[in-house]
Amino acid sequence: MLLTLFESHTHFFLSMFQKMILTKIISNTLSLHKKQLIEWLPAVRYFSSPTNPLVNVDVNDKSGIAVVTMNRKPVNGLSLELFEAMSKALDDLENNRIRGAILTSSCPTVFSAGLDLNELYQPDKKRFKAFWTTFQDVWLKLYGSSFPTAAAINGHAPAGGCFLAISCEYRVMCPDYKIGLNETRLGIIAPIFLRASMRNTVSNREAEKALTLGTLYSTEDALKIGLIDEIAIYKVKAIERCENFLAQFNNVSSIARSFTKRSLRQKDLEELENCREEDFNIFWSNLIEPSVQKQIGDYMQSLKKK
Ligand SMILES: CCCCC/C=C\CCC/C=C/CC(=O)SCCNC(=O)CCNC(=O)[C@H](O)C(C)(C)COP(=O)(O)OP(=O)(O)OC[C@H]1O[C@@H](n2cnc3c(N)ncnc32)[C@H](O)[C@@H]1OP(=O)(O)O
Repeated sequence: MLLTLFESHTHFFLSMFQKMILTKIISNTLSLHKKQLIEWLPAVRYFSSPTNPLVNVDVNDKSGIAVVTMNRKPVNGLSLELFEAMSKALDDLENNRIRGAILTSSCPTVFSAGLDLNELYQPDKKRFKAFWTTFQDVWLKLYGSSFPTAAAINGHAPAGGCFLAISCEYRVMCPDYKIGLNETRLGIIAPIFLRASMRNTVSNREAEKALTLGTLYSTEDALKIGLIDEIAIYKVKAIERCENFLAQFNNVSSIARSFTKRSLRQKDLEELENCREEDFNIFWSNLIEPSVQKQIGDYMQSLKKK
């Protein structure tokens, strides 16, 4: 009660001085450690992110919601540089304690085409290690964010594209696109963190079927199995629906919400934290298998021939 009142009345106007006093009062009242409490204080300062051409962050000063737009033409292939930009953007959002984030794309018909196949084909080990580690970082930060997240899926979202969307808490997708985890069709084994996000979204049975078959679902079928939560006719509407989802948290204590989210996702996050190196090694040895390399090479050719 005290916290809810505190949050709703101080969201925009709390000065640093007031914040210090209130921190003292509340930490005494709730017997919380001061550092612990500051972590969960509502945002008092909104920001526009320094321009990064690959990821644009636009924070609405009124709602405190950030729209994070991936901007790597033509299809938002997830390269090392795009992951680095996303990782930095997620740090900025966390440090500025925004109210929520919506992930979307500037490509008109593609949310993200998944991992950039150029990173997977004939890879250099040092670069791939940096790529994979940054990919892990992005997942840990997105899946484990203290703020609520939603994805406005305004185009196709195969493989890594679907993976980013299911790392968020809510998904709104535009009609007539495809979404799913088609890794097995490329001879790729789903990593631990992919399985965790999928199991957290659809039933275990659907996750098993979807991952082993490598199915790409239409928007309508994705809704039926719960891979997405809503359909919206176009991008602006999808963002609006995501905003509505995030706005529901205005009436919920952000401390209670964050701790609850964290406790539900903690096991999955720890599972990766505890085996990051092993996760890399497994994927590296799978990736450099000549048969996997051939499959990826042929697949890249088939995409170019279209
Ligand atoms: C063992 C190690 C790895 C283990 C990883 C395992 C799991 C990790 C968790 C998630 C990871 C998943 C792995 C992946 O993400 S692999 C990537 C899989 N992606 C796909 O299968 C999608 C491929 N692309 C498409 O199906 C289509 O491009 C589309 C997204 C439906 C869009 O179609 P369209 O609008 O018609 O565009 P084009 O097909 O003409 O493409 C334009 C342009 O972009 C190139 N391109 C497309 N996708 C990729 C890509 N993923 N990476 C790099 N480049 C891509 C395509 O070749 C065209 O290039 P040109 O203009 O030069 O012809």
